[in-house]
Amino acid sequence: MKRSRIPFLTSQQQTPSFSPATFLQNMTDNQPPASPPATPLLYSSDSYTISTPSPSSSYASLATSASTKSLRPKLSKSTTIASENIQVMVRCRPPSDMEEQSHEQDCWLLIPEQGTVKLDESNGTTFEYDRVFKGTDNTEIYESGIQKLVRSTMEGYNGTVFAYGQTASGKTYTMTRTAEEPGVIPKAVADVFTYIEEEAIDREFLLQVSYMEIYNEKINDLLNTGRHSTGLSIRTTTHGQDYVENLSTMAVTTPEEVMNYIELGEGRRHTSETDFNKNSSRSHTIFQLIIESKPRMSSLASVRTSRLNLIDLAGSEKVATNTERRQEGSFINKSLLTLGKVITQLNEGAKHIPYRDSKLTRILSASLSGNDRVAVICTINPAWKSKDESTNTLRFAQGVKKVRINPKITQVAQNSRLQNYKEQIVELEIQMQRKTEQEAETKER
Ligand SMILES: Nc1ncnc2c1ncn2[C@@H]1O[C@H](COP(=O)(O)OP(=O)(O)OP(=O)(O)O)[C@@H](O)[C@H]1O
Repeated sequence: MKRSRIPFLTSQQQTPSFSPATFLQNMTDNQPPASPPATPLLYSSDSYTISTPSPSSSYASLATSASTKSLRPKLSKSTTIASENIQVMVRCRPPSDMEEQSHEQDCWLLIPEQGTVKLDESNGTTFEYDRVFKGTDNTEIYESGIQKLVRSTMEGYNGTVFAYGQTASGKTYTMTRTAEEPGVIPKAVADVFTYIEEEAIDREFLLQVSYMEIYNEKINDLLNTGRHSTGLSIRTTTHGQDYVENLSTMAVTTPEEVMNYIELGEGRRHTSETDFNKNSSRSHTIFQLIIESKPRMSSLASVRTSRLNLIDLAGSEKVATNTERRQEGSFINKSLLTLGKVITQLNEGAKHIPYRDSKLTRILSASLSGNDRVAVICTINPAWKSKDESTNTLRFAQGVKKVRINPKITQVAQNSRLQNYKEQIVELEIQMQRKTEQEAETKER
């Protein structure tokens, strides 16, 4: 078995060459991604040795084993803070070349200072949100609307960010990487590592990622192409928490590694040219960062565990001409309709919320009904011809804004992944020590 020493993620030791500016710059320079590591790593504190799995172990099976139910943390106690609203932002993208050529006036009047959007004509309804944005700048959106949420996930709160809007309104542009303008996901990844390096002086971290899509109402693992990578099921733990069975989770130690996994997943996501968008997302994707941390100096202290969900929804759309696109569109529209119903019923205080009516709402149920901090970016098109769809998006955004949530920090007493990994590492160290002693004895004889 091959061994190397790799530090556990702490502020002093983590990736010495990491700089968020260079990391994002490298992405914008369009560098080809390095391949993801052949095997996920178990990493450790200074006193432990890291072990890479044996060459015969397959990437897929290791990935799957990391997500087995036995490694699920036992919840022990949680700290609640006052309830708050979901943060809602609206973004209107600039007109496309085609829209420019048709010399249409912009349909919407956005006033960022007031957080309002209204039809650019007299007597239109005025919609009000936490923030509204125009233009191409993803940094502004990240820094003013998302960064605080991302940083609070490093402190133990669960966080969810999702982009919602009709097809070709700019959800993927806002959430994922583009060569010119890195979106919320790469910015969040860079920020997580900056936080560990600069602010989490007394804590050590274990980070893992998963990436899935919901395509035609089936859940596919985007980081694993093995036998259990498509048509995954949602199960419920004895604590009543839903989880995706057999979804792989990968341990990560650098932002580049995370981005390599994202790149891998994006390559596997279903996208196609449609009547409305040259590169339309045909599935909802959920990228998850699982964060465990504990005070550096104490092995007995409670472990904090939290997750950050970054979600790029597929866009609602009118009926497409191509049969396959039409079928995909009907699955997309149905799940978005269910999401709308869930939001309405949460606001009405309904006893039964129809989370189980779609995979998307079932996966989002923990975020919407529970203890996550949630931010939603609703994207609209500027054109008059999209006025009705944009109005629907603005109404959805108003509904979401009313939903109350109660963010909590969850502490895990024992049996966390972090603890399990450390125990495995100690066990391997002992075995290694014995083997070395035996070999030395044999040589002496
Ligand atoms: N804020 C923006 N600034 C400049 N261009 C943008 C912006 N938002 C979107 N675009 C461009 O508009 C087009 C559609 O955007 P994008 O693919 O992100 O939409 P989408 O909502 O994710 O669509 P779908 O639901 O079909 O996947 C792309 O060419 C994208 O580059």
